[in-house]
Order: sequence, then structure tokens, then C-alpha cells
Amino acid sequence: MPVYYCTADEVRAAEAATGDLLTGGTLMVRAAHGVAQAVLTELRGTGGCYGRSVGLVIGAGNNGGDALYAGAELGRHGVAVTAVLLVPDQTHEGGLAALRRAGGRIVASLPAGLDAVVDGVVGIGGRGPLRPAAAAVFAALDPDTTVVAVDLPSGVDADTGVIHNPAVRADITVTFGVLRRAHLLAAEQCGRVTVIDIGLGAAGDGSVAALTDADVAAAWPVPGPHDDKYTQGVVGIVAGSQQYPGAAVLCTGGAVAATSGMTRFIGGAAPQVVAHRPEVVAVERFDDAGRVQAWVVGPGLGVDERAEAMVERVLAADVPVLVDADGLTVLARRPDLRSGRTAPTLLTPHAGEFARLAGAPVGPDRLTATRELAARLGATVLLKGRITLVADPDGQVYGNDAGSSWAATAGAGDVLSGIAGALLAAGRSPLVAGAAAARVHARAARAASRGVPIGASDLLGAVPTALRDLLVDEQGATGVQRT
Ligand SMILES: NC(=O)C1=CN([C@@H]2O[C@H](COP(=O)(O)OP(=O)(O)OC[C@H]3O[C@@H](n4cnc5c(N)ncnc54)[C@H](OP(=O)(O)O)[C@@H]3O)[C@@H](O)[C@H]2O)[C@@H](O)CC1
Ligand SMILES: [K+]
Repeated sequence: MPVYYCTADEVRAAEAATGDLLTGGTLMVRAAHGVAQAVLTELRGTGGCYGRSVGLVIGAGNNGGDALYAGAELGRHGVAVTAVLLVPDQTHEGGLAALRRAGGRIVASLPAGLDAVVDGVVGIGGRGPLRPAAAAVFAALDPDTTVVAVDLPSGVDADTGVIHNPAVRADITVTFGVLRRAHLLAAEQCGRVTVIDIGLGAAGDGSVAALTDADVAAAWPVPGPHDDKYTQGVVGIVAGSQQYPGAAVLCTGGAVAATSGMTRFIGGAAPQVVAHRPEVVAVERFDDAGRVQAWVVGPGLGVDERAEAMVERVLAADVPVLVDADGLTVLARRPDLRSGRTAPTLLTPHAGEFARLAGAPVGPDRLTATRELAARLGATVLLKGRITLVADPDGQVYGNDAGSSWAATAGAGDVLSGIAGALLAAGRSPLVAGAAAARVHARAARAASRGVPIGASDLLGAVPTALRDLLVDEQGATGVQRT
């Protein structure tokens, strides 16, 4: 099942639904225990707890309350705890008393040499950037200090994931019951995210979600005993040119690697495509192309009249179409090319192409921008980036955190569109095709890179490894999900 990411209001509603657990303070006790355990685990992994020192940065709300109770528990484990109170007269009273009872000390500024710092400035009640007093505390920290954020790194908007300046950058984020949208949208700011069970029920409408590996494995086309190359979906790729065959080779390569359906290619780079992938049925002219179940158009296509004619022809077909790269630039110039389409359309822009399509830059709130463009165009929009967002026109979003930016290399997008196109041809919705392709693409980048720079062809070469890990580990070799 996909993982859901909730808004602050959805979290508050789930907390309120617990009744006495919220009003009696039980939720906060559980939340604080989770934070303390995360810090203790970190300390134990780096030499033990006793005699270590932890600083707390405490804001005026319940987020500070969590951190104070967590500090009290740390104190009871022999940790030397110091706390800076940003708004002394609005500090959570019960939490402060507990910290004092456990031997914690209130200080004007945190001492040097701390083993960890707990960010209890703000959680889901935060607005805007860190205020100056909080910003000064974090700016003064030794850069190597482990930062543990309570609920969210302060300065990151819970609902949009906008990372204000300044904001806390956490190594570990401990959250409660359900994930917040910021944990997806600002994943790079949150570090490792841990969700503590505090007894909340279901929360949120699931409109912002992420596919798990198991979801992707279950969605991936696995041939059945009666399938042949046609029944698994034929994807047609219109990409590249004689002078610039690279995009054509990478995009068809992505499609070939993704499924065992058939791949057709149309364009001047047909000889180079076949040289790399003899299994591709490649022709130079549209009229020689056979039938397909989905098209991919755009990578390396150019933006001249010839390219425009190709985009027009593909979009006129009554099958799903993925438009990428130069195809998007053409489409930004000629939005009429999409008019009259009823079959699904998947647009896969990077930020620059997005700005051309939308008429304005993406801006910091990528979620809203992507949703608005999808709704306006009546198409599914996949916005590339370390956090890939795929939005349907009705507002449903799947995100994928690649976990690194190694895939941000020339040609990697061509591989992605090939993979997603093959999934469209196999009958997957644009939303699932885009999100599943992004996840496999990110896995392939990780498998190819393992911490060093890679080229797009390295990424392409690692797609079978990524798929093997997913399909065999998650489903068993037969494609049947283990229970
Ligand atoms: N309810 C419960 O029992 C449970 C709650 N839980 C925990 O409580 C958290 C939510 O608590 P919350 O609603 O009190 O809001 P919170 O995030 O602490 O911030 C509000 C305060 O911050 C201030 N402030 C705002 N922006 C700021 C900024 N940029 N920089 C500095 N300050 C800023 C704002 O001040 P104001 O704007 O009014 O001046 C206000 O005083 C939640 O994330 C979770 O950790 C869990 O324990 C589960 C049980
Ligand atoms: K926080």
C-alpha cells in the first residue's frame, strides 16, 4: 500500500480523535519517549550514553514540550542535558519541570562539544523561517553535531515542504503516528525519518503518497504464460536525430530494459538504435511504423518544424502519450497540439521545461505548482528532481525521493521516459507509470553510482539490477507476491 503524507490539519484531526490520549498528555509522553529512544540509539551507536552531552533548543509550543520530556528521559539515562529556552515565559511547563527533576540545566547558550542537539523549536505549528534567536543557536553549532529534529526540522513548512531560510537541517527526524508532507517534499532536510507509533488512527485523504517497493513490484508488468511480445504492450519511441542519436539510444534502451513488451523506434537515429539494441524495430519514417499501445515523443528531437510535425502526429494518436524534453518545448509553443486528446497524456518536465509549459518558474512550492499545472492542462505531470512529483489532473500525487542526486546527469531523463513509456504501453496509468518508473530509475542510479558520478548509460545498464532487486526480492521469481 502506498505511504501517505498528511497535512498539519490532518495530523491535528487524528490527534483530536484520540480524545483523552491527547487531552491527558499521553500522546506527548509517547512522542517524547520516541525522541529520547532515537537519541539514545544514536549515542549507543557512537560510544554509549553515560556522560554524553545533549543540547535542547526549545520553542514556545508543544514541539518544545516533546523535546523537554525527551530531555528528561535522557537525563535519567545519565546524559548531561542542557536546554536553551527561546521564549522562557511560554515554555511548556510540565516538560520544563520534568527536565529540571531529571537534572537538566537551563542555559543562555549551548556549550561547545555537544554529542547531539534536539530541535524542539517548532513542529506542525511553525510558520516561516527560523526566527533570529533560534537561527543564532543553530548557526553556532559545530557543523559535525548530530541534529535530531522533533517532528520536523524547524523552518520547513509542514504542508508544502518549503525550506525557508534559515531552517534546521536534521540528521534524524522523529515524527509521530503519521508522516507529514514535509517528510516527502523536503526529504533532504529531514535526514533519516523515524515514525513513532503513538496510537493515532488513520489520517489524511491519501492524496499525497509514495509507492513502496512492494507497490512498484506489484504494478510492474510480469509476462503471464499466454503473453507474447504484442500482448505485453508495444511502445513507440520518437526521439533523437542522425546528428544526435544519444537520446534515441538511451530512451529506447530504457524501454527495452523495463518490460518484455516490444519497442518500436522512429527517427533518423534508427541505425544507431539498432546497433545498440538489435531487438528494437526501428524505422526512419512515420509511415513505416506499425501499431503501438503508447508513444514516447521528444528526447533529443529538436524543436524545429519537423519535430513539431512529429509531436503533432503522435498526439493525434488515440493511445497514451508521454511527452518529454524537446517535445515539451514544442508543446509549450503549440499548446493546441493537445486539444481534442482524450487518451492519457504524461508530461515529464525538468524545472526549465516546466517553466516553459507553465509560463512561470516552479517556485519553492513544487507540490502546488505541479498539481496546478496538471489540473490546468488536464494531463499528468511528472516534475523531475531529487524528489520526483507525479500529479494527476484530479490532484492525486505520488512522490519519489531518489535519496541522492546522482541521476541528475545528461541523458538520465531519456532513460526515465523510455521506462515510463513501456509501462504506459503495458496499460499502467500515467500516475503509476511515472511514479514506478521514477522509483526504478532512482534505484538504478544508486546501483550504478554507489557514491561516485555516473553517466546515463551507466544508469541504463543498472536498470536490470534495480528491477531484479525489486521483482525478485519483493515478489519472488514467479512474480507472485509473498505473504
Ligand atoms: N498537541 C499534542 O498534545 C501533541 C503535540 N505534539 C507536538 O506538538 C507540535 C505541535 O505543537 P503546537 O501546535 O503547539 O505548535 P508548535 O509546532 O510547537 O509551534 C507553535 C509555536 O511556535 C511559534 N512559532 C511559529 N513559527 C515559528 C518560527 N518560525 N520560529 C519560532 N517560533 C515559531 C508559535 O509562536 P507564535 O507564532 O504564536 O508567536 C507557537 O508558539 C507537533 O509538531 C508535535 O511536535 C506531539 O507531542 C503529539 C501530541
Ligand atoms: K522541530
